[in-house]
Amino acid sequence: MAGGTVTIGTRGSQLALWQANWVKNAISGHHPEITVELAIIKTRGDKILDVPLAKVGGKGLFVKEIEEALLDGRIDLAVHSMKDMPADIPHGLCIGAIPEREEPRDVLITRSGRPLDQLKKGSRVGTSSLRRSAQLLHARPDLTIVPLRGNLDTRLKKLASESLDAIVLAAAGIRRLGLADRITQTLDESIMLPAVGQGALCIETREKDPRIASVVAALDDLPTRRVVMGERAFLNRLEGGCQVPIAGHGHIDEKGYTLTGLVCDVDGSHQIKQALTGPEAGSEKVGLELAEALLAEGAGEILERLNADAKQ
Ligand SMILES: NCc1[nH]cc(CCC(=O)O)c1CC(=O)O
Repeated sequence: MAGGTVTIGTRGSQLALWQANWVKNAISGHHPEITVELAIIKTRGDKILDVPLAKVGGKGLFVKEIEEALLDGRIDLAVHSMKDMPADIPHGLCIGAIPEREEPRDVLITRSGRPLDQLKKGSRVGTSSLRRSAQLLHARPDLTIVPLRGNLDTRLKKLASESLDAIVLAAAGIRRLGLADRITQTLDESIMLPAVGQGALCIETREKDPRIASVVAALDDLPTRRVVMGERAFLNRLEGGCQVPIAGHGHIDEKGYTLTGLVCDVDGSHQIKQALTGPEAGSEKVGLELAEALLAEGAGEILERLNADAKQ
């Protein structure tokens, strides 16, 4: 590999910069002759901070401006949280690499130090994620859900300043920023099924850029790619356009690829959840079939109801 410069596009949040620097160091480790630079790009999701994301609507709130820079050639690759990636990638771009995944589960951080099942009746739990609030309410209908946005630091501060009893965050972000000591409880996926792609990174590249394709190839982790692409195939089949409480989490073991998927009413009253196993090389087919199975169980009606409410 000849030298030259590779420019990584990233958001400017602490977590985004951590992730972009991780990719930068990984590339430098494999290709010491390359100069790697970061270019910080502000996205719409960074500018609209006071509105719940479900209300802002629109897909790719945290990725669109970065994808434009990639298409324009202002950057050579982009690093995103896989969870923030819409199901469809713009024409001309592709997922160049998916590095090994961090812990995919969600964590609970409580002020009292009590775990979820010991929180006092009516406790105030901060989250703006419909997926998290729906599953919290399914387990504990007595809880009060309080909207909570902003980057990780802001959310941790709001635990005290907004007199919340608990907040729910992705383990991956907390761990990457060295804040794992704040975690009260890692939520088992039987209670809180993670978001599709949670904990994984997405290295997005131009489709016709063999130089960059070979630079990022060494960062790709095949088991993670299979697991995550299965989850995304599931989401892709279900997504009706707006933010909905959909969760999906896959893993590979000696039986092959098992994907668990869930669609839930926002108030947690009605939850459809199933798991499906297939060959690990066919994870996307498993994802598609699991989506069909949930639709056959009535997931389509839940999603339609949510879309109708969102339009009002
Ligand atoms: N929606 C913001 C976002 N995008 C990715 C992560 C966490 C890290 C990850 O899933 O890789 C977070 C923060 C959170 O949900 O707590």
